[in-house]
Amino acid sequence: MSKDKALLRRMDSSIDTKLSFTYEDVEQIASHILDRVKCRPKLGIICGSGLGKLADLVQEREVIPYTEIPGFPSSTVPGHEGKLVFGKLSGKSVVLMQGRAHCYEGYSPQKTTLAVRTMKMMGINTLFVTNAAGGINRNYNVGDIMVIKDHVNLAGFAGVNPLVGVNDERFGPRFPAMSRAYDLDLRKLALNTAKEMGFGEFVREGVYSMMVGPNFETVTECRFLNQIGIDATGMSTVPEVLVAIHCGMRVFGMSLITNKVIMEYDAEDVANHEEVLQTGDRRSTDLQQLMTQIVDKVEL
Ligand SMILES: O=P(O)(O)O[C@H]1O[C@H](CO)[C@@H](O)[C@H]1O
Ligand code: HPA
Repeated sequence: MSKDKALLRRMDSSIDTKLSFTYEDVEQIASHILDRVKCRPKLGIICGSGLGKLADLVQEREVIPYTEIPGFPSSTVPGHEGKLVFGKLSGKSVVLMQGRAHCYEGYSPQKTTLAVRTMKMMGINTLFVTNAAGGINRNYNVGDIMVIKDHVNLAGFAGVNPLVGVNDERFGPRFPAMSRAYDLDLRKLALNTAKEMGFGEFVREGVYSMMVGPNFETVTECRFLNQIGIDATGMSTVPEVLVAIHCGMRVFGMSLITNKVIMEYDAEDVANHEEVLQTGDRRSTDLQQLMTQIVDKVEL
C-alpha cells in the first residue's frame, strides 16, 4: 500500500461523507496535504469557470487531484479541473485551486468552502478569488474584468451560509464583520496595475452577487439585481469569502464578465455555460497577465 493510501486509511473514514468539518478534521486534511508537497504556500488562488489556465504559469509544480484529498468535494462542472496546484507564481509560493466546488452541485456550504479553511490551516493568510460572472451593469461589456469591491449574499437571504452552525472560535468569531471584506489596498493595487498595463479601459470595480443556481437568472431577477446596485452576478465566491474573512484572511476578488444577462422579456438570446467558457478562453491571457503582475507586487 502506498504511503498515501495508508495515511488515508488512518484518517477518520467518515470524513468523506461529512457535511461540516471540525477544527480537528481540517487540521488532519491540511497536514495530509502538506505531507505530500514540498511547497509552503503563502497565497491561495481560486480559479473560476474556465480560468484555470493560470496554473500553466506555475513553476516547480506539484499537483494533487481533489479526489485524493479526504473530505474534498470533487469537481463536477466543465471548466473546473479539480486539482490543487502548488508552486511558484511570479516567484511567490502559491497554491491554486484549479476548479472550485459550488452549492448547486449538491455540496453543503461548509463542504463547498472546506478548501478555504484548509488553506488557512496550511499557513495561507491571503486569498485571491476569481470567477466567471454575468454582467448586470448595463455599461459592462463581455470580456471586462471587475475588481470586486463588495458582495451581496443573496443565497444567504435564503439561509445558505457556510458560517451557520456551531461556531468554533479557533476558526473565528461568531459574528464576523463583512463591511471590509475586499481589502482596499489590494483593490487599489489591482486597479493601478491594470492602468499601468494599459488594461484600464476594460478593468472596472463593482459589486458581485451570488445566487445558488444552477439555473441562470430570470429577466425580472436580473432587473432586480440591477436596481439594487449589483454589477455582476454568479453562483460562487461569496461562501469562500465569508469563510476566509471569518478566519482572518485578507481577500481580493476579480470577476470576468463572461456574458451579458438577459434584461428584456422578449429577447431571443439565452445565457449558457458554453459562452461563459468561451469568454474565459478569449480573455485568459489578459487575466493571467494581470494576475501575475498583481502577485508579483503583493506583499505576503
Ligand atoms: O463562479 P464560477 O465558478 O467561476 O462559475 C460561474 O460560471 C458557471 C455558470 O456558467 C457557474 O458555476 C458560475 O458560478
Ligand atoms: O449570467 C450569469 N449568471 C449567473 N452566474 C453566471 N456565471 C457566469 N455567467 C453567469
